[in-house]
Amino acid sequence: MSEQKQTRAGFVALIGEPNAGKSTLTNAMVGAKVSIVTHKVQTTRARIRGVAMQGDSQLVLVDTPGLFRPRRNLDRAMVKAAWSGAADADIVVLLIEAHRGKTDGVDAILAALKERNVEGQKVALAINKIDRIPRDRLLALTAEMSKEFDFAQIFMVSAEKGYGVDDLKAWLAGRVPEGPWMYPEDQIADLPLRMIAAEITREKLTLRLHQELPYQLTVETESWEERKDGSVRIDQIIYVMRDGHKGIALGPKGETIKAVSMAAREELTEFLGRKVHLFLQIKVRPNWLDEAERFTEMGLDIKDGG
Ligand SMILES: Nc1nc2c(ncn2[C@@H]2O[C@H](COP(=O)(O)OP(=O)(O)OP(=O)(O)O)[C@@H](O)[C@H]2O)c(=O)[nH]1
Repeated sequence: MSEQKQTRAGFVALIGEPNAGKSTLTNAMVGAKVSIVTHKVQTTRARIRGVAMQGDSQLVLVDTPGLFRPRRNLDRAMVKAAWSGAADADIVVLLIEAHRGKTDGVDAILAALKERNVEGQKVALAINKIDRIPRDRLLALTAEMSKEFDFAQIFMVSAEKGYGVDDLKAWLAGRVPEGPWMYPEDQIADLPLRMIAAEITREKLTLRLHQELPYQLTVETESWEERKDGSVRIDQIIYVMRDGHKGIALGPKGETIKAVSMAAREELTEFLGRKVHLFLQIKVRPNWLDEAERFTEMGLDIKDGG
């Protein structure tokens, strides 16, 4: 027998209606406030909300925004992307709200899971906000839900109070496939902040560029330097698909990128509670989608979304 520990790692997609508690659950599992609890407009790509460690397992929690209400073509592409994000994940956790029960939205998700032949073995149900209803109603809801879908497991949790979260986490940890961790241990602490910082800049760009190209760019935090004076220097690269997009992202006389940088810096300063020096660079990387790691491929169908 090998002396080496067998590590496990996998993607866990959290799906559920808006407000179900995905951010709160992520925070509870990761153990630090990493995912921003927002009620903002949903963006396209599967986002990594956080990385949770449990024993020798690494759980990469991904979000599949845009699961709902396709209105226009773009939105339809988003929904499609969101579903492929869920289907690509190693495990799906469907989060529902105890006090709202089996809503139309939940029905729609169940129908979509069936339609896409997502096997029950891959899907766990987490009934969240159990602090809000009495136990007998909870049992009725559990029965109702298991009649509808063959869940691998059902958990009753309160993401906010922390009830049941450890059980869910331990179960997930045993379920993700054997394999090397996707993130080195020493990077994990730092990673969510880098991701959040990238997400903030991407959001500012998206707001600024409206329909022009937000679906075709990605932001990466290149370096994160804590300075002696308590401030932090953050360098980020905005990757665009084509040369022409570079000009759009820069804007006339660099106005767009300047405004984006200011808005992102302001939010980062507020979020981190200290002074931030933000440096943005735009680079063209035509194949960023192909080159990207497995996680960046999840959730975006660029052909439909662009
Ligand atoms: N009572 C109670 N409230 C909760 C619980 N978990 C989350 N909430 C609340 O539900 C609201 C929505 O939680 P979020 O974590 O933002 O939900 P979300 O699914 O990430 O929302 P979107 O990102 O908008 O889809 C917040 O006000 C939370 O405080 C819980 O276990 N009990």
